[in-house]
Amino acid sequence: MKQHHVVAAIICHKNKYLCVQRGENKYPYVAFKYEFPGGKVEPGESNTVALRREIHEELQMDIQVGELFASVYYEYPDFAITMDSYLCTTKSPQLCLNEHIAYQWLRKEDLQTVSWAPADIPVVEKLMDVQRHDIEFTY
Ligand SMILES: Nc1nc2c([nH]c(=O)n2[C@@H]2O[C@H](COP(=O)(O)OP(=O)(O)OP(=O)(O)O)[C@@H](O)[C@H]2O)c(=O)[nH]1
Repeated sequence: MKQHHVVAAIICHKNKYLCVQRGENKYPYVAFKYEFPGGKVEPGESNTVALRREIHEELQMDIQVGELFASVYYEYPDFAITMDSYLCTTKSPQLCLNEHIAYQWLRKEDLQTVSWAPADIPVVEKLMDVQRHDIEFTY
């Protein structure tokens, strides 16, 4: 099975997370699904360089790439991905949708109001879990 190394940016701005929607796709299981922006790492590229490049291409946005948040391996029917997702910030939330059909800035508690690509579900669950721990920690 074809394997892809993918990087994804969990971009947080004012406590909201950028979620982008993929359009029509030859693979129906990812068509119209929400995902974190990003894409395939090219040969010889570091994860950080690939992420900054992809975010520029897809959104015309500059990001600061922080720590690795989650690495997931997921087998779709036609290919498999290893996806490394990073916590990122941006100084300006303005963006231009060059490849996706929609975007939403969602609070953590609202992340499950959209339909995610299957590979992203454990990442979203982990993000929401972190908030629960934050709350427990605060009180
Ligand atoms: N960027 C991104 N891709 C994801 C996520 N979750 C997920 O399953 N993917 C899958 O990982 C692959 C990412 O590669 P890509 O963005 O370069 O995809 P693509 O097929 O549109 O690009 P290509 O035309 O250059 O091959 C896609 O198959 C995509 O469906 C995610 O959160 N972010």
